[in-house]
Amino acid sequence: MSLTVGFVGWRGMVGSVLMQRMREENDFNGITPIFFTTSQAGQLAPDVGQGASTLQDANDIEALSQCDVIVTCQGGDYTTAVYSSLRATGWSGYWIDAASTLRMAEESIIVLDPVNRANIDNALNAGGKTFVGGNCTVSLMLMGLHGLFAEDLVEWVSPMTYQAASGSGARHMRELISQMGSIHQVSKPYLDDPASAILELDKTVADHIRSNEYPSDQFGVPLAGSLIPWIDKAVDNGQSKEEWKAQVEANKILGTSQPIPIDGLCVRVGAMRCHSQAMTIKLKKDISVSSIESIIDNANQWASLVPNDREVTMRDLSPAAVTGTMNIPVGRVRKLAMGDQYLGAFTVGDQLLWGAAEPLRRMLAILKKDL
Ligand SMILES: NC(=O)C1=CN([C@@H]2O[C@H](COP(=O)(O)OP(=O)(O)OC[C@H]3O[C@@H](n4cnc5c(N)ncnc54)[C@H](OP(=O)(O)O)[C@@H]3O)[C@@H](O)[C@H]2O)C=CC1
Ligand SMILES: N[C@@H](CC(=O)OP(=O)(O)O)C(=O)O
Repeated sequence: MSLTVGFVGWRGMVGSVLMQRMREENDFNGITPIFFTTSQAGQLAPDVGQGASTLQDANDIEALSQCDVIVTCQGGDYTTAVYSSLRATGWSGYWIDAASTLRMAEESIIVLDPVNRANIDNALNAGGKTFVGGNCTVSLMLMGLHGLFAEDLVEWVSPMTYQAASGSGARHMRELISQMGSIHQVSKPYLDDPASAILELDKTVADHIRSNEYPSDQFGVPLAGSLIPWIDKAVDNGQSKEEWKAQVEANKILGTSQPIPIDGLCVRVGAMRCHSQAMTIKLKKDISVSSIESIIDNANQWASLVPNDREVTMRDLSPAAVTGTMNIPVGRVRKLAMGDQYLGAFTVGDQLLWGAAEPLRRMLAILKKDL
Protein backbone atom coordinates (compact mmCIF):
# COMPACT_ATOMS: atom_id res chain seq x y z
CA MET A 1 0.00 0.00 0.00
CA SER A 2 1.36 3.44 -0.96
CA LEU A 3 2.01 5.74 2.00
CA THR A 4 0.65 9.28 1.82
CA VAL A 5 3.54 11.45 2.94
CA GLY A 6 3.17 15.14 3.75
CA PHE A 7 6.30 17.26 3.31
CA VAL A 8 6.60 20.51 5.26
CA GLY A 9 9.69 22.73 4.97
CA TRP A 10 10.74 21.08 1.71
CA ARG A 11 11.98 24.36 0.15
CA GLY A 12 14.16 25.43 3.08
CA MET A 13 17.82 24.57 3.23
CA VAL A 14 17.50 21.22 5.01
CA GLY A 15 14.31 20.44 3.08
CA SER A 16 15.99 21.13 -0.28
CA VAL A 17 18.83 18.75 0.55
CA LEU A 18 16.25 16.16 1.61
CA MET A 19 14.37 16.57 -1.72
CA GLN A 20 17.64 16.29 -3.64
CA ARG A 21 18.62 13.08 -1.82
CA MET A 22 15.12 11.60 -2.24
CA ARG A 23 15.27 12.23 -5.98
CA GLU A 24 18.76 10.71 -6.21
CA GLU A 25 17.60 7.59 -4.37
CA ASN A 26 14.20 7.32 -6.16
CA ASP A 27 12.50 7.60 -2.79
CA PHE A 28 9.34 9.14 -4.25
CA ASN A 29 8.55 5.75 -5.82
CA GLY A 30 5.88 4.03 -3.82
CA ILE A 31 4.65 7.06 -1.92
CA THR A 32 1.97 9.65 -2.55
CA PRO A 33 3.55 12.99 -1.65
CA ILE A 34 1.60 16.04 -0.53
CA PHE A 35 3.57 19.27 -0.27
CA PHE A 36 2.68 21.81 2.39
CA THR A 37 3.73 25.41 2.96
CA THR A 38 3.23 28.05 5.62
CA SER A 39 3.34 30.90 3.08
CA GLN A 40 2.48 29.76 -0.45
CA ALA A 41 -0.73 27.68 -0.22
CA GLY A 42 -2.39 27.26 -3.62
CA GLN A 43 0.83 27.72 -5.58
CA LEU A 44 2.31 24.96 -7.70
CA ALA A 45 3.98 22.13 -5.74
CA PRO A 46 7.25 20.59 -7.01
CA ASP A 47 6.73 17.81 -9.53
CA VAL A 48 8.59 14.75 -8.28
CA GLY A 49 7.52 12.59 -11.19
CA GLN A 50 3.90 12.20 -10.14
CA GLY A 51 2.35 15.11 -12.03
CA ALA A 52 1.23 18.59 -11.04
CA SER A 53 -0.33 19.42 -7.67
CA THR A 54 -0.80 22.48 -5.51
CA LEU A 55 0.71 23.38 -2.16
CA GLN A 56 -1.49 22.77 0.88
CA ASP A 57 -1.63 24.96 3.98
CA ALA A 58 0.82 23.54 6.54
CA ASN A 59 -1.30 24.89 9.40
CA ASP A 60 -4.43 23.09 8.21
CA ILE A 61 -4.73 20.29 10.79
CA GLU A 62 -7.47 18.57 8.82
CA ALA A 63 -5.29 18.42 5.69
CA LEU A 64 -2.27 17.23 7.68
CA SER A 65 -4.28 14.49 9.31
CA GLN A 66 -4.89 12.87 5.90
CA CYS A 67 -1.21 11.87 5.82
CA ASP A 68 0.17 8.53 6.99
CA VAL A 69 3.53 10.22 7.52
CA ILE A 70 4.54 13.86 7.94
CA VAL A 71 8.15 14.82 7.29
CA THR A 72 8.95 18.32 8.51
CA CYS A 73 12.07 20.43 8.07
CA GLN A 74 10.13 23.60 8.75
CA GLY A 75 11.64 24.40 12.15
CA GLY A 76 10.95 24.26 15.84
CA ASP A 77 8.30 26.99 15.94
CA TYR A 78 6.22 25.06 13.43
CA THR A 79 6.56 21.81 15.39
CA THR A 80 5.51 23.62 18.57
CA ALA A 81 2.53 25.19 16.81
CA VAL A 82 1.21 22.06 15.09
CA TYR A 83 2.38 18.77 16.61
CA SER A 84 0.27 18.70 19.79
CA SER A 85 -2.87 19.97 18.05
CA LEU A 86 -2.49 17.33 15.38
CA ARG A 87 -1.96 14.52 17.90
CA ALA A 88 -4.90 15.89 19.93
CA THR A 89 -7.22 15.13 17.00
CA GLY A 90 -6.30 11.46 17.43
CA TRP A 91 -3.97 11.44 14.42
CA SER A 92 -1.70 8.43 14.83
CA GLY A 93 0.54 8.85 11.81
CA TYR A 94 4.33 8.94 11.79
CA TRP A 95 5.94 12.31 12.48
CA ILE A 96 9.53 12.68 11.18
CA ASP A 97 11.12 15.99 12.19
CA ALA A 98 14.43 17.87 11.71
CA ALA A 99 13.79 20.33 14.54
CA SER A 100 15.11 19.93 18.07
CA THR A 101 11.75 20.60 19.81
CA LEU A 102 10.70 17.00 20.34
CA ARG A 103 14.12 15.31 20.52
CA MET A 104 14.18 14.78 24.26
CA ALA A 105 10.46 14.01 24.58
CA GLU A 106 9.74 10.55 25.93
CA GLU A 107 7.68 9.53 22.92
CA SER A 108 10.50 10.44 20.48
CA ILE A 109 13.34 8.40 19.10
CA ILE A 110 16.33 10.36 17.79
CA VAL A 111 17.11 8.68 14.47
CA LEU A 112 20.58 7.79 13.23
CA ASP A 113 19.98 4.31 11.89
CA PRO A 114 23.57 3.22 11.14
CA VAL A 115 24.15 3.70 14.88
CA ASN A 116 20.76 2.98 16.49
CA ARG A 117 18.73 0.91 14.04
CA ALA A 118 17.86 -1.55 16.81
CA ASN A 119 16.35 1.24 18.93
CA ILE A 120 14.35 2.45 15.94
CA ASP A 121 13.03 -1.04 15.21
CA ASN A 122 12.17 -1.61 18.87
CA ALA A 123 10.29 1.68 18.96
CA LEU A 124 8.39 0.81 15.77
CA ASN A 125 7.46 -2.59 17.17
CA ALA A 126 6.25 -0.90 20.34
CA GLY A 127 4.03 1.46 18.33
CA GLY A 128 6.37 4.50 18.35
CA LYS A 129 5.28 7.22 15.92
CA THR A 130 7.62 10.18 16.52
CA PHE A 131 11.11 10.17 15.01
CA VAL A 132 13.43 13.15 15.17
CA GLY A 133 16.79 13.86 13.53
CA GLY A 134 19.62 14.64 15.95
CA ASN A 135 21.68 17.76 16.29
CA CYS A 136 24.20 17.90 13.44
CA THR A 137 27.39 17.80 15.52
CA VAL A 138 26.01 14.92 17.59
CA SER A 139 25.04 12.84 14.55
CA LEU A 140 28.36 13.52 12.83
CA MET A 141 30.40 12.63 15.93
CA LEU A 142 28.46 9.39 16.43
CA MET A 143 28.86 8.42 12.77
CA GLY A 144 32.62 9.00 12.98
CA LEU A 145 33.20 7.33 16.37
CA HIS A 146 30.51 4.68 15.83
CA GLY A 147 32.94 1.75 16.19
CA LEU A 148 34.41 2.98 19.47
CA PHE A 149 30.95 3.44 21.01
CA ALA A 150 29.72 0.10 19.64
CA GLU A 151 32.71 -1.67 21.23
CA ASP A 152 32.00 0.13 24.52
CA LEU A 153 35.49 1.65 24.53
CA VAL A 154 34.58 5.24 25.38
CA GLU A 155 34.73 6.50 28.98
CA TRP A 156 34.19 10.14 27.96
CA VAL A 157 34.64 12.48 24.98
CA SER A 158 35.41 16.17 24.77
CA PRO A 159 34.51 17.37 21.25
CA MET A 160 35.72 20.85 20.32
CA THR A 161 33.75 21.87 17.26
CA TYR A 162 34.42 23.98 14.19
CA GLN A 163 30.90 24.54 12.87
CA ALA A 164 29.95 25.84 9.46
CA ALA A 165 27.78 28.84 8.63
CA SER A 166 24.99 26.62 7.25
CA GLY A 167 24.10 25.57 10.79
CA SER A 168 22.67 29.05 11.23
CA GLY A 169 20.73 28.96 7.97
CA ALA A 170 20.89 30.11 4.36
CA ARG A 171 21.12 33.84 5.07
CA HIS A 172 24.16 33.25 7.24
CA MET A 173 25.86 31.31 4.45
CA ARG A 174 25.28 34.27 2.17
CA GLU A 175 26.63 36.67 4.76
CA LEU A 176 29.82 34.63 5.18
CA ILE A 177 30.53 34.98 1.46
CA SER A 178 29.63 38.70 1.54
CA GLN A 179 32.11 39.16 4.39
CA MET A 180 34.82 37.36 2.40
CA GLY A 181 34.03 39.51 -0.64
CA SER A 182 34.17 42.75 1.30
CA ILE A 183 37.55 41.81 2.80
CA HIS A 184 38.84 41.17 -0.69
CA GLN A 185 37.47 44.48 -1.91
CA VAL A 186 39.31 46.60 0.68
CA SER A 187 42.48 44.53 0.29
CA LYS A 188 42.63 44.61 -3.48
CA PRO A 189 44.97 47.61 -3.89
CA TYR A 190 47.47 45.90 -1.57
CA LEU A 191 47.10 42.51 -3.24
CA ASP A 192 47.56 44.06 -6.68
CA ASP A 193 50.83 45.64 -5.56
CA PRO A 194 53.28 42.86 -4.59
CA ALA A 195 55.55 45.51 -3.03
CA SER A 196 52.89 46.75 -0.58
CA ALA A 197 53.66 46.41 3.11
CA ILE A 198 52.04 43.37 4.77
CA LEU A 199 51.28 45.28 7.97
CA GLU A 200 49.29 47.86 5.99
CA LEU A 201 47.25 45.08 4.38
CA ASP A 202 46.74 43.49 7.78
CA LYS A 203 45.64 46.77 9.40
CA THR A 204 43.27 47.55 6.53
CA VAL A 205 41.59 44.15 6.98
CA ALA A 206 41.45 44.44 10.79
CA ASP A 207 39.98 47.96 10.62
CA HIS A 208 37.45 46.85 8.03
CA ILE A 209 36.15 43.79 9.88
CA ARG A 210 35.69 45.91 13.01
CA SER A 211 33.92 48.72 11.11
CA ASN A 212 30.22 49.34 10.54
CA GLU A 213 30.85 48.78 6.81
CA TYR A 214 31.41 45.06 7.43
CA PRO A 215 28.27 43.05 6.53
CA SER A 216 27.30 41.32 9.80
CA ASP A 217 23.52 41.69 10.18
CA GLN A 218 22.99 37.92 10.47
CA PHE A 219 25.86 36.83 12.71
CA GLY A 220 26.02 40.16 14.53
CA VAL A 221 29.83 39.98 14.51
CA PRO A 222 32.55 39.08 11.99
CA LEU A 223 32.87 35.42 11.00
CA ALA A 224 35.14 35.62 7.93
CA GLY A 225 38.57 36.62 9.22
CA SER A 226 37.41 35.70 12.72
CA LEU A 227 35.34 33.06 14.57
CA ILE A 228 32.48 32.91 17.08
CA PRO A 229 33.00 30.72 20.18
CA TRP A 230 29.30 30.54 21.06
CA ILE A 231 26.46 28.70 19.27
CA ASP A 232 22.79 28.90 20.26
CA LYS A 233 21.48 30.32 23.54
CA ALA A 234 23.01 30.01 26.99
CA VAL A 235 21.93 27.33 29.45
CA ASP A 236 22.23 27.85 33.20
CA ASN A 237 25.48 25.97 33.87
CA GLY A 238 27.64 28.05 31.50
CA GLN A 239 27.27 25.74 28.52
CA SER A 240 25.79 26.96 25.25
CA LYS A 241 22.69 25.00 24.23
CA GLU A 242 24.68 23.47 21.36
CA GLU A 243 27.19 22.15 23.92
CA TRP A 244 24.40 20.87 26.17
CA LYS A 245 22.94 18.80 23.32
CA ALA A 246 26.11 16.71 22.91
CA GLN A 247 25.72 14.57 26.01
CA VAL A 248 21.95 14.37 26.27
CA GLU A 249 21.30 13.61 22.61
CA ALA A 250 24.26 11.27 22.08
CA ASN A 251 23.31 9.17 25.11
CA LYS A 252 19.68 9.06 24.01
CA ILE A 253 20.74 7.89 20.53
CA LEU A 254 23.09 5.27 21.99
CA GLY A 255 20.49 4.17 24.53
CA THR A 256 23.08 4.11 27.33
CA SER A 257 21.96 3.09 30.81
CA GLN A 258 24.99 4.84 32.37
CA PRO A 259 25.42 8.23 30.60
CA ILE A 260 28.78 8.73 28.88
CA PRO A 261 30.06 12.26 29.70
CA ILE A 262 30.36 14.26 26.46
CA ASP A 263 31.21 17.94 26.72
CA GLY A 264 33.29 20.51 24.86
CA LEU A 265 33.17 23.96 23.33
CA CYS A 266 31.23 24.71 20.15
CA VAL A 267 32.69 27.28 17.79
CA ARG A 268 31.36 28.77 14.55
CA VAL A 269 34.02 29.09 11.82
CA GLY A 270 34.00 30.31 8.23
CA ALA A 271 33.23 26.99 6.53
CA MET A 272 30.12 26.74 4.37
CA ARG A 273 28.38 23.44 5.30
CA CYS A 274 30.82 21.03 6.92
CA HIS A 275 31.16 20.76 10.65
CA SER A 276 34.53 19.56 11.99
CA GLN A 277 35.33 18.33 15.49
CA ALA A 278 38.61 17.82 17.32
CA MET A 279 37.99 15.17 19.96
CA THR A 280 39.80 14.14 23.10
CA ILE A 281 38.61 10.66 24.00
CA LYS A 282 39.27 8.85 27.27
CA LEU A 283 39.21 5.15 26.49
CA LYS A 284 38.02 2.56 28.98
CA LYS A 285 41.21 0.57 28.37
CA ASP A 286 44.54 0.85 26.65
CA ILE A 287 44.18 -0.47 23.10
CA SER A 288 46.60 -0.10 20.21
CA VAL A 289 46.24 2.70 17.67
CA SER A 290 46.10 0.18 14.81
CA SER A 291 43.16 -1.62 16.48
CA ILE A 292 41.40 1.71 17.03
CA GLU A 293 41.97 2.69 13.40
CA SER A 294 40.46 -0.53 12.15
CA ILE A 295 37.46 -0.26 14.53
CA ILE A 296 36.72 3.27 13.26
CA ASP A 297 37.21 2.31 9.61
CA ASN A 298 34.97 -0.75 9.72
CA ALA A 299 32.05 0.58 11.76
CA ASN A 300 29.83 1.72 8.91
CA GLN A 301 30.16 2.38 5.18
CA TRP A 302 30.50 6.18 5.54
CA ALA A 303 33.11 6.57 8.28
CA SER A 304 36.64 6.08 7.00
CA LEU A 305 40.03 6.27 8.61
CA VAL A 306 42.42 8.90 7.31
CA PRO A 307 45.98 7.81 8.16
CA ASN A 308 47.79 10.19 10.49
CA ASP A 309 49.99 11.46 7.69
CA ARG A 310 50.46 15.12 6.77
CA GLU A 311 49.78 14.95 3.02
CA VAL A 312 46.78 12.64 3.24
CA THR A 313 45.31 14.60 6.15
CA MET A 314 45.61 17.90 4.31
CA ARG A 315 44.03 16.39 1.21
CA ASP A 316 41.20 14.34 2.72
CA LEU A 317 40.34 15.69 6.17
CA SER A 318 38.83 19.12 5.54
CA PRO A 319 35.49 20.79 4.81
CA ALA A 320 36.75 21.50 1.26
CA ALA A 321 37.28 17.77 0.65
CA VAL A 322 34.07 16.56 2.29
CA THR A 323 31.42 19.14 1.40
CA GLY A 324 28.49 17.75 -0.57
CA THR A 325 29.49 14.13 0.12
CA MET A 326 28.24 11.47 2.51
CA ASN A 327 31.77 10.71 3.71
CA ILE A 328 32.72 11.00 7.36
CA PRO A 329 36.52 10.87 7.43
CA VAL A 330 38.18 10.44 10.82
CA GLY A 331 41.85 11.22 11.16
CA ARG A 332 44.63 12.59 13.40
CA VAL A 333 44.12 9.42 15.43
CA ARG A 334 46.94 9.22 17.95
CA LYS A 335 47.55 8.65 21.64
CA LEU A 336 47.89 11.92 23.58
CA ALA A 337 50.60 12.86 26.06
CA MET A 338 48.17 12.52 28.98
CA GLY A 339 48.44 8.70 28.92
CA ASP A 340 47.75 5.49 27.02
CA GLN A 341 43.99 5.74 27.42
CA TYR A 342 43.80 9.27 25.97
CA LEU A 343 43.12 9.47 22.27
CA GLY A 344 43.03 12.45 19.89
CA ALA A 345 40.92 12.34 16.70
CA PHE A 346 39.50 14.78 14.17
CA THR A 347 36.41 14.31 12.04
CA VAL A 348 34.57 16.24 9.32
CA GLY A 349 31.05 15.79 7.96
CA ASP A 350 28.50 17.60 5.81
CA GLN A 351 26.02 18.96 8.32
CA LEU A 352 23.18 19.18 5.81
CA LEU A 353 23.54 15.52 4.75
CA TRP A 354 24.36 13.18 7.68
CA GLY A 355 23.92 16.18 9.99
CA ALA A 356 20.31 16.89 8.99
CA ALA A 357 18.55 15.47 5.90
CA GLU A 358 19.92 11.93 5.56
CA PRO A 359 18.70 10.45 8.86
CA LEU A 360 15.19 11.71 8.01
CA ARG A 361 15.30 10.33 4.46
CA ARG A 362 16.41 6.98 5.79
CA MET A 363 13.71 6.94 8.47
CA LEU A 364 11.11 7.36 5.76
CA ALA A 365 12.78 4.52 3.81
CA ILE A 366 12.59 2.33 6.94
CA LEU A 367 8.84 3.01 7.15
CA LYS A 368 8.52 2.08 3.48
CA LYS A 369 10.49 -1.09 4.28
CA ASP A 370 13.10 -0.05 1.68
CA LEU A 371 15.95 -0.13 4.19
N1 LIG B 1 20.25 24.38 9.18
C1 LIG B 1 20.74 23.30 9.76
O1 LIG B 1 21.89 23.03 9.73
C2 LIG B 1 19.88 22.34 10.47
C3 LIG B 1 18.57 22.64 10.69
N2 LIG B 1 17.80 21.78 11.34
C4 LIG B 1 16.44 22.15 11.59
O2 LIG B 1 15.73 22.23 10.35
C5 LIG B 1 14.79 23.27 10.43
C6 LIG B 1 14.83 24.13 9.21
O3 LIG B 1 16.11 24.69 8.99
P1 LIG B 1 16.51 25.36 7.59
O4 LIG B 1 16.26 24.40 6.47
O5 LIG B 1 17.87 25.89 7.80
O6 LIG B 1 15.43 26.55 7.47
P2 LIG B 1 15.13 27.55 6.28
O7 LIG B 1 15.03 28.89 6.89
O8 LIG B 1 16.07 27.39 5.14
O9 LIG B 1 13.66 27.11 5.76
C7 LIG B 1 12.54 27.06 6.59
C8 LIG B 1 11.31 27.58 5.85
O10 LIG B 1 11.43 28.96 5.55
C9 LIG B 1 10.46 29.29 4.53
N3 LIG B 1 11.05 30.21 3.55
C10 LIG B 1 10.80 31.53 3.50
N4 LIG B 1 11.49 32.11 2.52
C11 LIG B 1 12.18 31.15 1.90
C12 LIG B 1 13.07 31.14 0.79
N5 LIG B 1 13.38 32.24 0.13
N6 LIG B 1 13.61 29.97 0.42
C13 LIG B 1 13.32 28.84 1.08
N7 LIG B 1 12.48 28.79 2.12
C14 LIG B 1 11.91 29.93 2.55
C15 LIG B 1 10.04 27.96 3.92
O11 LIG B 1 8.74 27.65 4.41
P3 LIG B 1 7.40 27.96 3.59
O12 LIG B 1 7.48 27.22 2.29
O13 LIG B 1 6.37 27.40 4.52
O14 LIG B 1 7.34 29.43 3.43
C16 LIG B 1 11.04 26.98 4.50
O15 LIG B 1 10.49 25.70 4.62
C17 LIG B 1 15.12 23.98 11.76
O16 LIG B 1 14.25 23.50 12.75
C18 LIG B 1 16.44 23.54 12.18
O17 LIG B 1 16.60 23.47 13.57
C19 LIG B 1 18.25 20.57 11.77
C20 LIG B 1 19.53 20.21 11.57
C21 LIG B 1 20.47 21.10 10.92
N1 LIG C 1 22.75 24.39 15.88
C1 LIG C 1 23.31 23.82 14.68
C2 LIG C 1 22.26 23.65 13.61
C3 LIG C 1 20.94 23.15 14.11
O1 LIG C 1 19.94 23.44 13.51
O2 LIG C 1 20.95 22.42 15.22
P1 LIG C 1 19.62 21.81 15.91
O3 LIG C 1 18.98 20.96 14.86
O4 LIG C 1 20.10 21.06 17.07
O5 LIG C 1 18.74 22.97 16.31
C4 LIG C 1 24.41 24.72 14.20
O6 LIG C 1 24.28 25.88 14.47
O7 LIG C 1 25.35 24.31 13.56
